[in-house]
Amino acid sequence: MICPKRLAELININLGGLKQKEPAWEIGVSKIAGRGVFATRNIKCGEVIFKDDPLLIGPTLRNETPLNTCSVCYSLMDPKKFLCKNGCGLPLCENCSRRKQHKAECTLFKTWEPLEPQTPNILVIRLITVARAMLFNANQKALLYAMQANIDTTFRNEVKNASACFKNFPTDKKIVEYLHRTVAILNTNSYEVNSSKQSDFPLRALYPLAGILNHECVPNTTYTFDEKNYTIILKAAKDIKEGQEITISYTKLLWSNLMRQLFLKMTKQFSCKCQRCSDPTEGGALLSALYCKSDDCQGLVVPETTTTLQPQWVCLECKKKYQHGVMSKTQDFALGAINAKLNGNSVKAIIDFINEKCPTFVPECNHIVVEAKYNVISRMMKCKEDFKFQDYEAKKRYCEELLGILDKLKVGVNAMRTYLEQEKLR
Ligand SMILES: C[S@@+](CC[C@H](N)C(=O)[O-])C[C@H]1O[C@@H](n2cnc3c(N)ncnc32)[C@H](O)[C@@H]1O
Repeated sequence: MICPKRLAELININLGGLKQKEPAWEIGVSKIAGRGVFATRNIKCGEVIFKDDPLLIGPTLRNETPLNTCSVCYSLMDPKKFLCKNGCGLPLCENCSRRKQHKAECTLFKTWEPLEPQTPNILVIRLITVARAMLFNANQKALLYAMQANIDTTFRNEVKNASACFKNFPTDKKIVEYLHRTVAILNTNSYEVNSSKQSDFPLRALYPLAGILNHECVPNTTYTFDEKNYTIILKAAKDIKEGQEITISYTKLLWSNLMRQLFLKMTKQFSCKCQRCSDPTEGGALLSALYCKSDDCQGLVVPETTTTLQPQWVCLECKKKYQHGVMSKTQDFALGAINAKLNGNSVKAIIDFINEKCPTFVPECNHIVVEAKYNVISRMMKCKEDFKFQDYEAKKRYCEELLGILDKLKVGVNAMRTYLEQEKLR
């Protein structure tokens, strides 16, 4: 692994105009893992710590995302005719057809000879994010290689599967290895950002400096993205002392202990051992809690420990123990029932379900209910339903409940808190 000093030099080149005269951060060796970012002075809550531009950005493309999205500006296009006329197989809007970026990418893909350039192919279009690294200069390549690359059993599939869609895909070992490593680096470090032209079109973005931040389930920072050029803006969510490691959360803050552990293990290949993870009640937020199954007990059951992904559960009231399999069935039932309601129903119907039906099978502090409430808050802003006074009252109550959870978790002043405080008053 490249040392912190060399990594900082490469990052500074990439920062360009965003480089600060006296940065409040430096890169060092972390007690959490590998390298990390540290405060060079006391940082006040709310201060911008740094801004960072993506080294690499491009479509994530899951099965449900629309393929008729321009590969350069990510705007939605006519669903009938949207592929580049020059036969590279990439979706392209009229405006971007003259851009230098596309010309270079079009030439690259055409030398690889897509087998069916006039048929939209998710594997070909998804490959553009990785292929962009082929067009890097020497400093950019060195910076890319300085980033951590987690190796698992699947990271080679993306390039391998896409390569079968071209007649003349590179076979040179060095090039193929470079592409595979780029996928591993993206999997390890990238952030998900929504296209500013289409809110449900996710992009994967690799930020060299923000990519060095290690994870804590209660991080000391919060981040937002500048919609114009996808610059990430990192702010302190609490006061940070000189020398302290600066951290972010790789998971959603409202996920339960087990849910976060599962996600971190599967996507980032580590088990978190932070303070929140070792407290089964998560500061009293009880995001994992399910009802005790004993007839005469009204207690809540939580996983005893999350160092294992299949923990024993215990009732906080009667102390009865449960095998993980028993509680995970209850949890899966709640997840299935609530997700089914969230899909395709009106917001009003969801509010009724949360208020009346959910308490009969899952405690209101459980993270699935909490996330459903968050979903209602954000949907009410966007949809055109005719809401009544009691619907707005429910939304206000949900905002207050969620703010109470953020207090218990002691997450400080983050983007979610600011959003909920605004929505509470709307
Ligand atoms: C985005 S990188 C973070 C920067 C990395 N430490 C480096 O030296 O480049 C993510 C990787 O760092 C490690 N990591 C981050 N936070 C961690 C934590 N809380 N516990 C254990 N490993 C962690 C894991 O290997 C994870 O896959």
